[in-house]
Amino acid sequence: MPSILSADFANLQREIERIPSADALHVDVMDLHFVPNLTLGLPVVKAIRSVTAQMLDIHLMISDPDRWAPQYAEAGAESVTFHVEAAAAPVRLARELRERGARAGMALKPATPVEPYADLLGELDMVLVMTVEPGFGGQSFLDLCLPKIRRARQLISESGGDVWLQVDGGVSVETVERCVEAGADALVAGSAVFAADDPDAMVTRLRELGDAAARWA
Ligand SMILES: O=C(CO)[C@@H](O)[C@H](O)COP(=O)(O)O
Repeated sequence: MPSILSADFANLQREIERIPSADALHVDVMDLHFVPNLTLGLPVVKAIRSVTAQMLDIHLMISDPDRWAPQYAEAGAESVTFHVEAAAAPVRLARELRERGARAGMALKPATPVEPYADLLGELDMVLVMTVEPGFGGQSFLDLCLPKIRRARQLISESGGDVWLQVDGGVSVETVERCVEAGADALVAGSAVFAADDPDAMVTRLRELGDAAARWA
């Protein structure tokens, strides 16, 4: 007789397998402190790691990432993103993540500018520009973040580094082209995919729209 927890993870594994076109599983960790919502934490991420070989892209919406983020890297996440607004020592933290074998990502809330962090780009593998206030899926895309995506792309190009530029929040068939035209090369889509009749086909559609926009950008 399986426990409820193991039954849930069997379900999760099926959900992951249902969307084979996705390049990574983006996991939102929320602590009811940095954001007004609570999702899951390290034990669940370890359990997710145990049921899938897919790239785990962990987005930490938590206070004190300096303390917790390295443990997500140790748990086997390929990418760990912390919010710079919450990090006490972002350079040290990015180095710790890389030392543990994870890509180091730095996230910016909609009102956080990217310019003050330009000198950190050499320490990073990804910048995440949030296009909704972090905390909930299903919100409307904030157009006002587009100039920041453009500016982040410009700073990344000037830095000469291989830094991914991820956009997260309200990404859909209506907004994906604007994100890519502004310079995004990694896209997170939640409700657009999970509310679709065919989630895997939606991932393919979003990728096609993004690829076409990148060709014209
Ligand atoms: O981190 C967040 C929200 O805090 C995002 O990952 C959203 O959860 C994505 O969901 P949609 O905006 O695509 O529904």
